[in-house]
Amino acid sequence: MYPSPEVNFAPGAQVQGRAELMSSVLDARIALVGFPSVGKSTLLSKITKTKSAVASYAFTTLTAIPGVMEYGGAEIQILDLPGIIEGASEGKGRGRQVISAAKTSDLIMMVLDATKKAEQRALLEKELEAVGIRLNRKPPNIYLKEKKAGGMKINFMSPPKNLDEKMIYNILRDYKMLNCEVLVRDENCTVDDLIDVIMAPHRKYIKCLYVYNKIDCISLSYLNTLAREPHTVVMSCELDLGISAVVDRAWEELNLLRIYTKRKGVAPDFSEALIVRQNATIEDVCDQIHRSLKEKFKYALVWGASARHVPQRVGLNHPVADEDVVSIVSK
Ligand SMILES: Nc1nc2c(ncn2[C@@H]2O[C@H](COP(=O)(O)OP(=O)(O)OP(=O)(O)O)[C@@H](O)[C@H]2O)c(=O)[nH]1
Ligand SMILES: [K+]
Ligand SMILES: [Mg+2]
Repeated sequence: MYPSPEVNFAPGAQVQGRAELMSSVLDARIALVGFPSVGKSTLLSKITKTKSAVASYAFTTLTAIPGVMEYGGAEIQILDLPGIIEGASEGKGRGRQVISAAKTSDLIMMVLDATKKAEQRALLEKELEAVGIRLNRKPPNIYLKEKKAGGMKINFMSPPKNLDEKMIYNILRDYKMLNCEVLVRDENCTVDDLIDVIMAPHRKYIKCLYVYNKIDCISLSYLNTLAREPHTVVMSCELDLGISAVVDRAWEELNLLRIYTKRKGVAPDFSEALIVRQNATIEDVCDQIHRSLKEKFKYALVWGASARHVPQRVGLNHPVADEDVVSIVSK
């Protein structure tokens, strides 16, 4: 789905948006984000065939270096990004462009130096938050619809703990949403949640895997503490330790499904998988095969985890599961 762009961070250079990057052959994109010299480029060189310069000084990497990681028949782009620093979201060290490139990814691998202070993680998260990235979170459970007229209609499922009607009214007015319908569905919603919903086109909800590198330099007890944190993996690129576990975990987080196709009377083709996203249906599988296949679609036969019995005869809206075998029968 993505070509491999050499994203240029020279002053004035434009970072391509996701839309422009779609349409090629890769199935997903992972961005390596972190402070300088945490080992992002070292990791890229380990998990792809691309070599990105590695050195002990900060800002060795100055442009986004794309590599391709092959996994279970899928091709995943790994984007090695320049290191970012505190204040990056305000433009320090061209950080805004770097973070914006991360915004186009399906998964952020936040590479952290296990020998550095624990605060580094929160500092980085703050920089990503500031450009509208929300890590490991779902969009707030607030329904908001703009109207042409009729003023504001504010409703709650149950009384919110952190919001009241007056606050909501004031915020909507500040954002010039004078005619709209609001339904707060979750009592724990905050002012920030409401603003995220108002700003929805500028918010990006991305999964994040925290990758602590350089565990060769820390104590075993601290390593155990780090490894127990949620969404966290630990590794040492230097000692080649834990790299394959990092890759496995990244694959799991991407939640991509491998679908094998089968022609009538022929054994399934396990040499090439179609890669679709989580919650994909037979319709998405058809679209991956050919744009107009849907129009000729009669039914599909499915073998695998998504089938109640094998083969199960299903329609376009049947949700598929990882490693299903699908046979499309057309009119
Ligand atoms: N001790 C130790 N050093 C490592 C490890 N991985 C990488 N390094 C060293 O850390 C330094 C920085 O590595 P890079 O891969 O250049 O780091 P980077 O994050 O790409 O840095 P920038 O591009 O400057 O942001 C190099 O000297 C690496 O050899 C590791 O697991 N353990
Ligand atoms: K470096
Ligand atoms: Mg680098």
